[in-house]
Amino acid sequence: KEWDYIIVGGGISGLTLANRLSEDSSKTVLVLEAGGFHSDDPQVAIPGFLGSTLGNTTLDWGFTTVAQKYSNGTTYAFDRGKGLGGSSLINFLAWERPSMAEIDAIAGLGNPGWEASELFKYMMKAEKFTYPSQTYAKANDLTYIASDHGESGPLLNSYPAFISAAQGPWIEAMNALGVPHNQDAFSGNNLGVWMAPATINAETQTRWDAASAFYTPISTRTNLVVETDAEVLQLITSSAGGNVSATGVLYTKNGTTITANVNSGGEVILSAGAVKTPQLLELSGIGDPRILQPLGIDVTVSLPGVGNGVIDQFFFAVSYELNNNSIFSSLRFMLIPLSLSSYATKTGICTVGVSAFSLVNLSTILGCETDNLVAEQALKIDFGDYTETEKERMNTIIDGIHSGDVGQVEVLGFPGFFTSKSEPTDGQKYLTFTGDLQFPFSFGSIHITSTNSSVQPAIDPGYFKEDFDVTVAIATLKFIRQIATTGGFKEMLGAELDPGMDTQTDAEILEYIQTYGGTEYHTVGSASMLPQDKGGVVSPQLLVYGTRNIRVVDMSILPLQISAHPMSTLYGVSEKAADIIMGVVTV
Ligand SMILES: Cc1cc2nc3c(=O)[nH]c(=O)nc-3n(C[C@H](O)[C@H](O)[C@H](O)COP(=O)(O)OP(=O)(O)OC[C@H]3O[C@@H](n4cnc5c(N)ncnc54)[C@H](O)[C@@H]3O)c2cc1C
Repeated sequence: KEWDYIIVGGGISGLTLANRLSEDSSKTVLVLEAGGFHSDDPQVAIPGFLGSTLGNTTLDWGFTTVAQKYSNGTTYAFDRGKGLGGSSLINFLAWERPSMAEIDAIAGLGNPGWEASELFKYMMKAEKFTYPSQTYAKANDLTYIASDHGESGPLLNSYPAFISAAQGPWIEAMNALGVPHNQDAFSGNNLGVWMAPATINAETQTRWDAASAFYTPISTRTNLVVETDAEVLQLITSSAGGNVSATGVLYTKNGTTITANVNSGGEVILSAGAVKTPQLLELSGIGDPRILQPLGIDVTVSLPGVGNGVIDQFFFAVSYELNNNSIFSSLRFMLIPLSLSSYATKTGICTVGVSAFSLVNLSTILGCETDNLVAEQALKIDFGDYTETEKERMNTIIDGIHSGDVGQVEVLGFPGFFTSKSEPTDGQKYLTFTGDLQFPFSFGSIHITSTNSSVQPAIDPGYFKEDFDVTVAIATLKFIRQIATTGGFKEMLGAELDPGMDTQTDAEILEYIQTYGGTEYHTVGSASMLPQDKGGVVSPQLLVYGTRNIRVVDMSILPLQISAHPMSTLYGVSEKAADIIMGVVTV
């Protein structure tokens, strides 16, 4: 059998595409997903279990970074979801949107047609927001502007049914520190503080991942076949007239190697995520000859951008004891003994989500005038080391910082114990704040080191390569300490457990951040949508340069970070990609 579309990877992008492309019953769609189908797994479905599946190898690829040269030589865990639903099976359910200016900046790098005004429509197409009752909204500071939320898409989101009293002082405390309340961070500018929804089905109080939203409801379509436990090894290509075409892919299932072919007008779409997509391109001979040739791989398309320009947001956490142990809070991920009974009634901490959000601009974090300090910091970057394209990307970030409108750092409040330097004490309740660098200047690469597809590529995000990121990270931890002593938190919080108040100097703070922090799981840029002469891998049509019918649709294509947990952006990108592929829109 030959297919119209073969989609590699059944995660957020792969399943969104599979759903939309198979709406046309004359087109045949095959999805190949390396992991299994986990529709009945309570550890996935119950929101309060968030985080508990990290490192569980049936759901998590369990990647690690290479030792990070500029971060104390630390090797970091680099969890990524495996299974139908991809990383939406193991993620933290946070539902957010970036500011429009950030999407426009991506369009401005040479990607016409990708402006925010269009992409926001696609984000809304993907989602259906469940409005809270007025009483619940009032009690928990939930504000929203209805017209900025989707009302009929497959991806359900709602405010968690359980919002801990530990998050109560959030908005007031952040206001006191100069972070304004954002009425609705989905409206095009996400700067400020607000209570956020999560990808939870309000009726069933279950995680609404990409499989529940985009696959289960249409799984009986006869023109759509989804193979699980089917790992793609490489693309099969042929060359004619200077252009390379994919004729199909090679995959393994149950120990057998199988070929799946596309028909003459068909396409192969890579949606394997920011780590595995560049790996598959390189294993198929598409990439930088300096990476491929030493491994004995014939170069099918010379494309030096593959695997380069990787940007990863870095996150760390600071935990506090709660003075009042009757406040609901989780002990790291041990929610089950605490509250499984509450799940039956769809109440209590099993239905928790991360709600207390804020995006803070650089001047607030640094506590000084933006322009002077940014200029000073930016000048410290030795641009001599960078290519023109890299400089352009960095200058785009600097422009955003100067505008004062960009959330350089995200700070979250999590009702539980979420640090790893110390062990939590039984019976003691905690509140954790996280600091997340949204626009790091450091970037790196993801490249294969072996022709064996089961050997993970070398993941090198280049954490803290630029001193600017060091400055911002240290300032963020100090800012978090201010939150903990502001407004209602002053009474509510007791001792700082991690890192603890004996961590005081900048060097000690940095040591803590680098030892116990890590990926925020939002890696971009490993197959960037950029002009080819700027290191791009895909065109605005998401076609891999030099090929006729190979596209990439996943997190790899974003050439810049966004100040948001990326799910909603990625659902929107995938919705738009489907329309581009079907010829409904042209870019
Ligand atoms: C722990 C964690 C927490 C996160 N928290 C949040 C959050 O709260 N909010 C938010 O918005 N975002 C969050 N994210 C990020 C978000 O989930 C991801 O950015 C998003 O899922 C990426 O989508 P994708 O389609 O690029 O890849 P994925 O959704 O990861 O899908 C890729 C799929 O491809 C499959 N695959 C890979 N290689 C092959 C192969 N060779 N053959 C066949 N299949 C293959 C994988 O198994 C996987 O299913 C989090 C991510 C993680 C890992």
